[in-house]
Amino acid sequence: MKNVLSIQSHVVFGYAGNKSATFPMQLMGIDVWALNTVQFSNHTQYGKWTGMVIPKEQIGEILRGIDEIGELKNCDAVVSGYIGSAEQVEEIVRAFHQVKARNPNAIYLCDPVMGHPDKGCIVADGVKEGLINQAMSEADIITPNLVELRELSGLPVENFEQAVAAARAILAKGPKKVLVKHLNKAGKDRTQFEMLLANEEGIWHIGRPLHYFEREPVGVGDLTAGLFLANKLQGKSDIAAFEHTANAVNDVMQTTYQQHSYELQLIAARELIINPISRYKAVKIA
Ligand SMILES: Nc1ncnc2c1ncn2[C@@H]1O[C@H](COP(=O)(O)OP(=O)(O)O)[C@@H](O)[C@H]1O
Ligand SMILES: Cc1ncc(COP(=O)(O)O)c(C=O)c1O
Ligand SMILES: [Mg+2]
Repeated sequence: MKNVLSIQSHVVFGYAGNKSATFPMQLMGIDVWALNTVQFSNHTQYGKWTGMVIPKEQIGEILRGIDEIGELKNCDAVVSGYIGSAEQVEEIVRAFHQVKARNPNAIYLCDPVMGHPDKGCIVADGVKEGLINQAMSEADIITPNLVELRELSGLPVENFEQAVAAARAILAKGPKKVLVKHLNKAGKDRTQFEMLLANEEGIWHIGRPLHYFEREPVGVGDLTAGLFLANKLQGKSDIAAFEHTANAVNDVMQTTYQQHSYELQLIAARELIINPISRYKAVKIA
C-alpha cells in the first residue's frame, strides 16, 4: 500500500481541498494521511465561510508525531494544495524535507492553488510568492491552471503556443512533470475542456467536453492533482496516469452536471472514478 501525506484545506460542508482529493485517492487504493491547512465551513467561492487557519506550528508537530511512531519512512509522497497562510508554505517544504530524510524515494506534488479574484477563490496574502519562490523548485510534479501557469513561469500565456512555452519554462525550474489542469483561454478549441502534460520526453494534450454549468463546481483542481498522483504511485506511465485522470474527472463532472449540483458529486461517481466510462486519449503534440 502506498501512503500520501496530503496537506490541503478541509471543508466541513461540500468538496474542496482534502475533501475533494482524499476519497478519490483512497478509491485508487492509496492510503491518505490528511493534514488540514484550514478548517472552513465551506469553500471560499460561496463568498462567506466560518472556521480557522490551522496554526503553522501544527504541520511540524504532526510530522514529529508520525516520525516518533516510526511511520514517516512509509510516506511515499507529499501533496500540497490550498494553503492557509504564507508561513505554512515554509512548513510544508520543511515537512517534505523531513519525509525525504526518512524515505529518499518520496516525491512531492505541488498543486499551486493561488487566489483567483474573478472566480472568488480567496487565498491568503504571500501564499502565491511562497509557491513561486519556495515550493516550485522542490516539486517533482506541479499542476497549475492557466493563472498559476502564468505566475509560475513569469511568462505571458494568451494562446496555446505560449502555454507550451510556459510549461517548458517551469520544467527548467525543477519540476519533472507539469500537468496543466485547465488550459482555459489558452487552449486550442473553445468548445473543449483542455489539459496539457509536459515532461522531459515531450508534451501531450487532452481535450474533453465542456459542460455549461450555472455555477462551475470548485475542487476540480484538487481532484485532478490527487488522481494524477494516485495513478503515478500505482506505477502507471505519465500518459496512462494523464488519461485516467482526465477521464475520471470528466465522469465526475458529467455526474455533477446531470445532478444539477454545485458541489462535486464524488460519492455518486465513485465507481466511475475507479473505472471511467470516458475514453479520451492523450495526443503528443511536441
Ligand atoms: N468539463 C467541464 N466543463 C465545464 N467546466 C468544467 C469542466 N471541468 C472542469 N470545469 C470547471 O473549470 C474550472 C477550472 O478552474 P481553474 O481555476 O481553471 O482550474 P482548477 O479548478 O483546476 O484550479 C472549474 O471551475 C471547474 O468547475
Ligand atoms: C477552501 C478551498 N480549498 C481549495 C480550493 C481550490 O479549489 P480548486 O480545486 O477549484 O482550485 C478552494 C477554492 O476556492 C477553496 O476555497
Ligand atoms: Mg485550483
